[in-house]
Amino acid sequence: MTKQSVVVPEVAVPMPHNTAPLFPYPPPRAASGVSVRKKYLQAQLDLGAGRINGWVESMRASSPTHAKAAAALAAGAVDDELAAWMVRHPSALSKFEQIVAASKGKKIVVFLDYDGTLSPIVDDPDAAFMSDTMRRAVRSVAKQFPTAIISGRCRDKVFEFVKLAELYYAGSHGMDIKGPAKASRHNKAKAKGVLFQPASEFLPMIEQVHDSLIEKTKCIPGAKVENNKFCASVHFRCVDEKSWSTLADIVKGELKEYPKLKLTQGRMVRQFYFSFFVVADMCSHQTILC
Ligand SMILES: O=P(O)(O)OC[C@H]1O[C@H](O[C@H]2O[C@H](CO)[C@@H](O)[C@H](O)[C@H]2O)[C@H](O)[C@@H](O)[C@@H]1O
Repeated sequence: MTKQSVVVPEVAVPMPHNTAPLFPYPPPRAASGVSVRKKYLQAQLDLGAGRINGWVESMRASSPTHAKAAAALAAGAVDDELAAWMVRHPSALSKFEQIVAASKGKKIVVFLDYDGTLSPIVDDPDAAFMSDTMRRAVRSVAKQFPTAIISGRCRDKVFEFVKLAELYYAGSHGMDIKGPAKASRHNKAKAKGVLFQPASEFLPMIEQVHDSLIEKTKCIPGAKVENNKFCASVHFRCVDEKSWSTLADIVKGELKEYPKLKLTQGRMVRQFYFSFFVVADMCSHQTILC
């Protein structure tokens, strides 16, 4: 372990093509034949000037507004990396019988992502509403299995969207976890809404970062800073590509001021954000500096 903040790659999960979407967003595909992941990994090792270029390159490669990506989307092109990913992660629907057979005698727990999975991706993060059809689907899943939603968003916000008290919610990239507020057959004894917030001591620091980022990004049209309670996210979906390096500079500067914080970058076609957060040791509640 080194005492340095790093950019942690988000596990970006492109939706397989062969599932019937419950919302009208095209399944994300990698931007071109170039491996976005390789470029991204190259970009994360330090925070020097070259790295800013790496970040911007990664932002650009993941953008559907980028000409190449738009062309790839229009042509339905799938690059090698995505094709390989899809072989490793086939649609659960196409493997349903195998899943049923493999789950015999085992306890199943369902973990769901929110943005881009239960809700459509939209420009305004506050307007990523979930459909009633999707809510009904999640409710029926939760009747059968303990079900959790894991998100980079603030937990309260996810609950506001989902409104199902029988679920587990993990917000702020797992820094804020709450058990179901409503009893169900999976959690009769523990329906007290058990709370797990290992990074509480860092709330004032995250608040400061959030406020400072709002101030510093004011000059960049389209930039949006979201308060996700135990993390702060900078959205660049609506920022003109010409301003991305300025924005990446701001993010880099902020990270230098707060070395205890980690940075993750939402990648692939559907995600456009940087998130500042604390990584906590789940056992000792101490901060880990990787
Ligand atoms: O872990 P998730 O539940 O997938 O959350 C990841 C981020 O999702 C949200 O941002 C993404 O969706 C927005 C609404 O569709 C979109 O405008 C943005 O460009 C996407 O990156 C959320 O706002 C972030 O805080 C989450 O970290």
